[in-house]
Amino acid sequence: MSRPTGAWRHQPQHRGRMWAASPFFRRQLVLLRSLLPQSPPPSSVAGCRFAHLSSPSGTSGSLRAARAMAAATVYEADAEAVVRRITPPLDRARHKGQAGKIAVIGGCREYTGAPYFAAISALKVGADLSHVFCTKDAATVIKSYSPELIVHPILEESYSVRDDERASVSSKILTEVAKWMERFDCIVVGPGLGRDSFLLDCVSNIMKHARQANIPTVVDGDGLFLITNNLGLVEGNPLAILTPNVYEYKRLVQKVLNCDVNEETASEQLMELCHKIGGVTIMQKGKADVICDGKTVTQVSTFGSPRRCGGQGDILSGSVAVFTSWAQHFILSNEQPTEKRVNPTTLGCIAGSLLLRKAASLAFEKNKRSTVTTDIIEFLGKSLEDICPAEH
Ligand SMILES: NC(=O)C1=CN([C@@H]2O[C@H](COP(=O)(O)OP(=O)(O)OC[C@H]3O[C@@H](n4cnc5c(N)ncnc54)[C@H](OP(=O)(O)O)[C@@H]3O)[C@@H](O)[C@H]2O)[C@@H](O)CC1
Ligand SMILES: Nc1ncnc2c1ncn2[C@@H]1O[C@H](COP(=O)(O)OP(=O)(O)OP(=O)(O)O)[C@@H](O)[C@H]1O
Ligand SMILES: [Mg+2]
Repeated sequence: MSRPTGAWRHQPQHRGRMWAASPFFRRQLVLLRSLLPQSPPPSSVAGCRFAHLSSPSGTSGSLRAARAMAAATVYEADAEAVVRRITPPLDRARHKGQAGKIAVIGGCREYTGAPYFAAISALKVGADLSHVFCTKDAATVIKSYSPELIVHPILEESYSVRDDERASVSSKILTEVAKWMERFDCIVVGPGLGRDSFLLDCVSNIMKHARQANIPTVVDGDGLFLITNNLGLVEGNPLAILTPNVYEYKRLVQKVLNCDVNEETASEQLMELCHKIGGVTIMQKGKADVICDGKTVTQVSTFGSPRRCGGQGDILSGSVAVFTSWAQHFILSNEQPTEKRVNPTTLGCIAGSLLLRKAASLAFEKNKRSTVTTDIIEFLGKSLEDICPAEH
């Protein structure tokens, strides 16, 4: 699915006719306009709040102030419209792989649940193939959770590699992953990866390779630990998506901005963080998921569930990977002028956030206090179906 093959084209054109007369079409226009960096903020956008951005260096006077105001406005995304717009049709002519091939780089001795949650969520949202690249210890366990996943037991931790073998093992690991890399539409780095230094060195090489191959990369969990200490891995990469939780965000802010998280100036700080790292998209997870691509700040605050069981961020990272690949494909297939293109990473984050929240809400309705991550995954399908039915 890496290149637009035309499969997406039929549906948007068909939908275009349908949508022209529908309220969805108008909502969509508002949404797309609101996401465009050059658009003035529409004063009537529901749910938006203003915040004042500390001025980016290099600009001056009223222009700087105007840009700052526009940039720091937080829009509530029309997330359902985004999901509808970027989700590809279930076209009978399409072949396996066209709805997305995702890979999760994660899974070690301690953590097997996180990479499983991310990879299976990618499938449940609608990707055709989902791979996991993990350590040998984790591989059998992850395979046993699900026969749907393609599991590569190729990563190594320090304890299993002699010092004099490190260089050769590291290059072998990169060669193994590189064989597959071009086929992936998006990768997720970090769920359950662990923090072993040798393993993280190998994953750094994988990330560099993915970047050279222009593969969108969602960085989560221990992947965020890795990049926080090695910002060059994502600096200036517009296809990198960082999905920090409260604690991961705090570490990122401390490292990059050299200060503490400030709730009073939250959106300005997020924008500044994006600018300092340069080009990346950040989704700050929490009560609302706040998404910034350095140009706009958008949030999804649809209520999900009051249960905070571990693993919900992993569902999110797998879902964002699929939606980002769909958004990228949708945008490329629709031949919008480059300057009008909405960032696919932003759309992917908005859609992933909404779907997780809807699924969490349905799972909580059914399971109440006993809701766990597996229950939420079960509702990903219904949540998407409610927004964007398979048959229409
Ligand atoms: N089933 C599995 O296999 C799962 C595996 N997972 C994997 O685990 C790995 C590590 O991920 P992580 O999130 O535990 O690590 P990190 O962010 O360093 O937290 C470390 C400490 O920070 C704190 N803390 C955390 N969040 C906070 C908050 N919101 N607000 C305030 N404090 C907060 C908290 O400290 P405590 O409260 O315990 O003192 C926590 O102990 C990673 O690979 C991930 O993918 C998970 O995906 C879950 C499912
Ligand atoms: N305070 C909150 N109120 C409502 N929803 C929340 C809240 N915090 C997180 N969420 C929801 O849970 C999702 C995952 O965020 P969370 O902070 O749990 O990630 P995480 O710590 O990385 O998860 P994981 O346990 O998978 O590592 C968010 O996208 C959001 O939908
Ligand atoms: Mg996490």
